[in-house]
Amino acid sequence: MSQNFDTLKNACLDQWQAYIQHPFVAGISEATLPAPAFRHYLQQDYLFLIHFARAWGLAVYKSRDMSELRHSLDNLKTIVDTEMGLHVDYCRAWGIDQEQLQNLPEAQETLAYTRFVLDCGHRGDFLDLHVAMAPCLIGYAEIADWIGARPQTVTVDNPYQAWIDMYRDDEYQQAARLERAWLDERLADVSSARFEQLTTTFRDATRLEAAFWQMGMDAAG
Ligand SMILES: Cc1ncc(C[n+]2csc(CCO)c2C)c(N)n1
Repeated sequence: MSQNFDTLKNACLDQWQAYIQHPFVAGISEATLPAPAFRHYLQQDYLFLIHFARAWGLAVYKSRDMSELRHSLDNLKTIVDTEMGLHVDYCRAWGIDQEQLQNLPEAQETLAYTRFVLDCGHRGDFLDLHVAMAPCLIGYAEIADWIGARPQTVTVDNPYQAWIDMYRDDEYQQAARLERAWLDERLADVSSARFEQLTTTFRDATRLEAAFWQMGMDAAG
């Protein structure tokens, strides 16, 4: 049997849908998400991005050829040189200053998710690490598509418009498609025992993404 990204997703469709269509995401789409929930998410996402950059650093280390090395290094550099700065600017627009970001206590959900991804990479190989990162990389593209397709989505004066646009952006969607194509290629010839292992990793990372949204909701009280 030949597997691909969709097989992985279909093996944990309940968890995947709970992540993609989480009430936090619906709140962004419908412009009803309480601002404190989004602010808490943005703050913890600053810490998330730092550890996600480390995960790309680990991918650099786990690379087996120049193409894997180049891809991982490019992603590491993009987060460090570009995305962190954009995130800090974006936080400022929501009333969160840099000093606050630098003194944040790390929430359990952030700790659990980011260290889980790093552990998958330490214990396994380049593919294990990519499967652990896939809900982040591919999930946000699907979330943007879901928001874009919903009739309930508020497109006039939605305070979350810039966030939605960031993930609907062509460049981001193309990066997610490439990641998906890369996974399709790699998953095609793994054994069924190996595929079971990877499914567990993917399902757990997906559950941790949903818990990250829930953390934001809970912070709003
Ligand atoms: C909890 C959480 N999950 C996923 C993303 C999305 N994201 C983070 S880094 C990155 C690209 C990395 O190369 C993407 C798409 C996020 N911001 N926060």
